Amino acid sequence: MPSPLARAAAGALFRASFFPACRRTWLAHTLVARRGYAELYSRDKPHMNIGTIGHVDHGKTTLTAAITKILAERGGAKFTDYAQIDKAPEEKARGITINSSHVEYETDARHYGHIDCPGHADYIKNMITGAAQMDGAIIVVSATDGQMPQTREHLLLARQVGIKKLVVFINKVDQINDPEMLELVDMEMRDLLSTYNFDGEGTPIIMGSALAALDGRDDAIGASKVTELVQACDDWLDLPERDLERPFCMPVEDVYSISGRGTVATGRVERGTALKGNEVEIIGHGSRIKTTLTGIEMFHKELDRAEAGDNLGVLLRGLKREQVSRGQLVIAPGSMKPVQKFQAQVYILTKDEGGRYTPFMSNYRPQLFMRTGDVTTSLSFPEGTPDPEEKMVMPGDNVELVCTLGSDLGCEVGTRFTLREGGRTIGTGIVTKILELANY
Ligand SMILES: Nc1nc2c(ncn2[C@@H]2O[C@H](COP(=O)(O)OP(=O)(O)OP(=O)(O)O)[C@@H](O)[C@H]2O)c(=O)[nH]1
Ligand SMILES: [Mg+2]
Repeated sequence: MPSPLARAAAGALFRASFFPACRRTWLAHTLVARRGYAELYSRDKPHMNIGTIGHVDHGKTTLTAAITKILAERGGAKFTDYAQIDKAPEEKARGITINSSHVEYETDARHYGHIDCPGHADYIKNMITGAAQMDGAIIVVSATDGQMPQTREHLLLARQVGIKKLVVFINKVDQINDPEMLELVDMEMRDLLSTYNFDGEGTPIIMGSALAALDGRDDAIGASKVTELVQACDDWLDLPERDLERPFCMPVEDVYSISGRGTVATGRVERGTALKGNEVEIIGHGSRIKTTLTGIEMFHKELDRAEAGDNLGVLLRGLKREQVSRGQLVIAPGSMKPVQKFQAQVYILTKDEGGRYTPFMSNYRPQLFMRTGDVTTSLSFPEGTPDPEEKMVMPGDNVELVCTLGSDLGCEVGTRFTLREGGRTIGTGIVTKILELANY
């Protein structure tokens, strides 16, 4: 055992000879540590929004609680118990009150935002309004009931709002003794998935008991199945397309004329990137003009590149101020078309949500707001609707409607909009089918 003095001397020698290297290592460690800390907040893992959908009482909330419990044990979540999820905090989302509960958790690969709603009506509204904006979903089916009407309705809506892939959790298997029964539910679900244009063959179907996982019993159908489910989400559900990679689109908010330079359109880039010198197209409100981005400016500084999320001004070659207006889109040429008429899935707000008190009929004309634009629209029922002249839409309804626009707007399947009348929002929808392009 060396004496303390000898140890101190050795330590001093060590520090003297290695100090620069140690210091470098220390610095490197500190940076790594700092970066690690910062990464925690900047969410270095790819983020994805998912949620539990499915028929009433099939176990969506129990499963949500179970996922946070199992991942909390791995350090990837804060356990959120059933009561906390189901207490349905009222949230103001896009001016519409939505009852929903968001939880978050992490796997090794991803960070998930997860939405669970307290009731069927809230799911419908959430999916249409985009308050949830799910990129993928877990559909929960009770093994005791098999698929039920809301299983089908949620699948259809999931498809319509653009969810491409799902993972199935067949729940409550603790109540089933007959393995053939489970096989049947599995087969039925694969058929149903295919009916709604999901991949019936490839979709992972996990069978377990959310309640067992939550109660910490029967590992074989409990915790281990929830772990399998989360792994299936990581493996099967695709990350949302990065906005930077899609074609450039900037909705015009304002237009200025700058003497000696030309016309500048301002707005927030919704998606994609564009370089100074790129050709762009301006569409909507009766025009479709090709031009060149001769300048890009943000906070009075020149940029070479505009990116999704940027709030900026673009200088447009050879255009007069009158040729550009709010509501038009500056896009990568040909990436979107000006539309005159489309079909949409629309949710009509109830009077408690600030919507109408009374029903409306075909040819009702509210104002339609889409991105920065607003135009009048006439609403009618899709072709094939029986007795369209007699049909009424009630506040609280979820309906397919045809919107004929007073002036064309650039849009595509999946674009969201709201309907307003006399200064209040009366409905919200998502484009499901383009019926007629602008005639120019
Ligand atoms: N036996 C058994 N019961 C379960 C299981 N999972 C959930 N339950 C029970 O089923 C009932 C409904 O569960 P919830 O999680 O509230 O169902 P939900 O789908 O969220 O229901 P809504 O939000 O009303 O549509 C509760 O009584 C749960 O305890 C399970 O794996 N096995
Ligand atoms: Mg629930």
